[in-house]
Amino acid sequence: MKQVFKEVKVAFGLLKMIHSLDQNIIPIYLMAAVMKASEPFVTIIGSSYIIDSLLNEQWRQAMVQTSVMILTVTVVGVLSSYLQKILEGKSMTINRLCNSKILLKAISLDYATFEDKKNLEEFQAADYNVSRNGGFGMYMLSFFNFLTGIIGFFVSLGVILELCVKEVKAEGILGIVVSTTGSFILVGFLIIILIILYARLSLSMKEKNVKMYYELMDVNQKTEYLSRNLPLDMNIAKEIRLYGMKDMIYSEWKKLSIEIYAFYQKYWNSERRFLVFTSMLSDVALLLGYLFVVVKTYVGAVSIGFFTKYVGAIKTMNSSLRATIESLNQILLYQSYLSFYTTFLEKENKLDTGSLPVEKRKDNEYEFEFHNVSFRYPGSEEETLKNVSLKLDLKKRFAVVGRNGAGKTTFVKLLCRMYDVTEGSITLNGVDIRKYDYKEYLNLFAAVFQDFSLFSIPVKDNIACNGNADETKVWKSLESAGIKERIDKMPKKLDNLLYHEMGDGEDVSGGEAQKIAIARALYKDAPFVILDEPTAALDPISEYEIYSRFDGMVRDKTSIYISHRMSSCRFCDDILVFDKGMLIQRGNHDDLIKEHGKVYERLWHAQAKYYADPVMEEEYTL
Ligand SMILES: Nc1ncnc2c1ncn2[C@@H]1O[C@H](COP(=O)(O)OP(=O)(O)OP(=O)(O)O)[C@@H](O)[C@H]1O
Repeated sequence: MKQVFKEVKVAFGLLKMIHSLDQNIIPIYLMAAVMKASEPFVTIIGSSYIIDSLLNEQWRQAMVQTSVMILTVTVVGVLSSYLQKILEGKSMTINRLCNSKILLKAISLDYATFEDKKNLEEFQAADYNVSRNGGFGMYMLSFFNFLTGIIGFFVSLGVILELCVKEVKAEGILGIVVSTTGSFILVGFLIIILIILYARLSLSMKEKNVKMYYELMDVNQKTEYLSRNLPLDMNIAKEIRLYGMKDMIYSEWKKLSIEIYAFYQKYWNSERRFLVFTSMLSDVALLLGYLFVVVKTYVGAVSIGFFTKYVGAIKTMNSSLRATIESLNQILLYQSYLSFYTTFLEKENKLDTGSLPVEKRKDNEYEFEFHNVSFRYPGSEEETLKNVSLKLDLKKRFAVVGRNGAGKTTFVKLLCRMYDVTEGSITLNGVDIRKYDYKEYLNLFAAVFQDFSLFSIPVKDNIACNGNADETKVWKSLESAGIKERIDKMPKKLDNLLYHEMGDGEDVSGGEAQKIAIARALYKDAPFVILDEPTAALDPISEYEIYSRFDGMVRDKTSIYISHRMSSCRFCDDILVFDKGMLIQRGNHDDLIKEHGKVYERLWHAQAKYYADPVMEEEYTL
């Protein structure tokens, strides 16, 4: 019973959501169901009157009745088809709107959400069930079939009950069968048996369906990766060809597709058994029903014309009952699929909880401080940052250096609140950053990470990121990043698409892409700028040019540079040296280089041979 309440609650929730997206859809479904359900009764009832008129040789009356019946059938049929066509379009719109909700949710969730495989699976299941597994369209169709079935069932039941009360005197067992009480008991018994059998069969099919869906989820995900993601990703395409991975990928795909086929084979076999069994059941029920009408006609309780009406009603009642129960199970099935969707939409952001506005300061007086900060990545056992305490003084140029995996990127990700600290706190002007409004807080930073992304959208939107680019400012940013000429040569210049996913765009090299990403950071004009080794693909001269231009442009801001080229960081006022997640040294180049045997000196000397040429060294020193 608790489960029934739960399912009814879920159904109300889903219908409420559908209603909020389109106020007309549920009333139209109701009208369409009434139309569709009444279609067979027009013929059943109409024919019974026509047959009786013909038997009584009332030709004129038969003609009128036939014309009325045909007209009614036509009107009901046309209306029914018209409404169903409207619903097809509306269902597509509902699916589209629901899809857009998933997209919006997915791109506004916390940065780290999809690092957790469970969240990723939930997203994929939500997306799959709305966009490819029938979604709300199929859910509503099941409701439509349920309504049509239930209306059909009750109307035919009414007709059959009318037959039950048609009583004539008869002897013996026949007398009991045709009596009102006998008829009620017989019909009631038949209906209850049918409900139980149809429900049991249909429920077991639904359970099999759900089980198969869950079992297939993992296999489907892997197949999707192999057949959709792999061939389209240009980076992966390179490796596949260079390392001759075609056969390995194909054999993996084949293994998975055989697994999927075996699943379906099992499902189809049980579906076939289900269909054969329910058809047989349905035929037996019809036979018993027809026998009942034959007996009633035989004893003279009904006319020959009305024999057809009751036979039709029995047939409709049987099929309506079957359709009602099957569609009810379909509703439950789609409800369980759509629960992925509702669960995903209910996901909450853990980072977006603060409400304090970030003070907008023209003087860029924003001061950050780390207080005993430790951090562990979700699902990771080890701490990536350990007990880091430091103050980032106003408007200074910081460099963060250290070996691979030292925790440099993690440090800036915590600063930008891509993650929250595990222990300790970070403050901005003395206030814990978790208290600030998240969007306002993010506006303080313009960062270019090692793994930055550009999108297959026009150049200007890649720079402005808001669909409302200030073109003069875009050109200026491109110029400062040293990529203006390249964009100027593109056929549509700022309107030129990048890459090809969204149309016929232009490819750019790794270094050019980095310059565009840097232009984006400059365009944002945020008080705090971070370059996390975005220049790795640039040649040293270009890196030098960009760093010097960048530095010139951000002098009134606080800036953080991460680079493995030690010379690129030499110009910074303050150098933070990380090792194994700890801040182990801090100071300017001249002081740090004097700390003999320590990490900074070792890193510097490891690269010093590259700067042996005094001209180069001078050139690299800003
Ligand atoms: N999302 C993540 N989940 C779990 N561990 C991570 C994640 N990102 C980074 N790490 C681990 O945290 C450690 C520090 O990584 P981080 O990227 O901060 O180092 P880094 O100093 O920037 O290194 P590099 O110079 O190679 O870029 C590494 O051991 C890395 O494997």
